Amino acid sequence: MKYVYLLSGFLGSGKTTLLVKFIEHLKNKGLRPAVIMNELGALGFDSEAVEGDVPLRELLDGCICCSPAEKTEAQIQQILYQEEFDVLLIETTGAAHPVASLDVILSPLFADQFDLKGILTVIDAKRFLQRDTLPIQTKALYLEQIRHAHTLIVNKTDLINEEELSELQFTLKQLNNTAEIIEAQHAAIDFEQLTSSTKDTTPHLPSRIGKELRLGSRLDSLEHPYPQYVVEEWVQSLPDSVYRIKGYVQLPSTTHPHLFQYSYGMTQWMAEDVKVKTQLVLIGENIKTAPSLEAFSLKSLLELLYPGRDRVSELITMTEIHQFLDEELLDVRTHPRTRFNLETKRNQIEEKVKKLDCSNWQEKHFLDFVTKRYEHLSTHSN
Ligand SMILES: Nc1nc2c(ncn2[C@@H]2O[C@H](COP(=O)(O)OP(=O)(O)OP(=O)(O)O)[C@@H](O)[C@H]2O)c(=O)[nH]1
Repeated sequence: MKYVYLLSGFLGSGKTTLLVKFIEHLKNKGLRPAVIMNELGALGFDSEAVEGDVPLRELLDGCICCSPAEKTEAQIQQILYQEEFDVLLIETTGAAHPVASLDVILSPLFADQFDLKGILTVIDAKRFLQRDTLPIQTKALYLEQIRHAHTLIVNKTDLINEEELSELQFTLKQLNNTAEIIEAQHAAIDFEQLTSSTKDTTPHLPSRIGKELRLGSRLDSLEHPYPQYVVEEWVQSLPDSVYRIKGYVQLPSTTHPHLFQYSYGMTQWMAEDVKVKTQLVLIGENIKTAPSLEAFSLKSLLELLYPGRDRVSELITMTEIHQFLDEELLDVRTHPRTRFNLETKRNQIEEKVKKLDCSNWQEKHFLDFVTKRYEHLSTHSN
């Protein structure tokens, strides 16, 4: 798993200055950085700031969020498979929206190899105080970069006074009360503190930043085929704070998975002619709390099976669904935990499911799930 930091911030705020210092810090720690730089214009001036021994790819002529996704995907894939590195630093243009940048970086083809450690937004302290002079759209983008940051680096504090700095701090807290705010001159920050989560996070744990803070991503593996209508219903049920979903879904009726994309209320399906891993990347705010496709589909069945049960309507995660079904199977209220009782209970649930008004797919999907839990419990009850 490679750690990824996204460096965002307005033109001239100090992103390249931060990048150079970040690279130096990583090298001193014995870590191998790699860089993707996105510059507007056809020439990569800033890339000269990166020393020759650091793997570097440049995304020229276009902003990361509006240049062709395949091109960016190819660049990221190239760096991933051709270079050896531990941490990927991505410097976006000042014109990039953080959600769109994440969207491009986290392709379902390789999102499982990246662990997003943070979105760092660099702010030019003096220009921020003059933000009202910016055109409306530019200012809106500026504020979005601040709102979605995990860490806000208030740079160029040498150009403002104490009073202006406190005013700035106050405004930033109002815009984003979860981000850590770090003041800096020439982007000289305590990188040790910034990357401390890198040290104690094992690759299999979600990153500290992604868990606690707002904008983030999640990768869900899909273990079963899902009909298109179930995916569409799931997407409709999700909160508005889920901005993007993309990945590969196996439909029950096709040989190969379909590429599925969801963006601001619209879905798109495209047949693939190769075998790819079925998984979905979700991007949004508080994304860890959004129900997974599997949890959604099982919960729909549980609602039919146990109509009016308050507890069922509160189930969100797969862990909660497992726990609920396990308690039903074990019938904790009345029966001792024996394999015999477990089997009886399982048969009862199966009979009930078969009488429900649901599709063949739903029935099979649910019965497979019940069987899995039954097997798990029988192993653990004996
Ligand atoms: N006074 C002052 N100047 C700074 C500071 N940090 C960076 N600069 C200068 O600001 C200018 C822009 O810095 P960069 O690091 O290139 O900013 P950037 O965000 O990468 O710029 P773009 O790539 O054009 O978006 C450079 O001339 C830096 O030397 C600071 O804290 N104070």
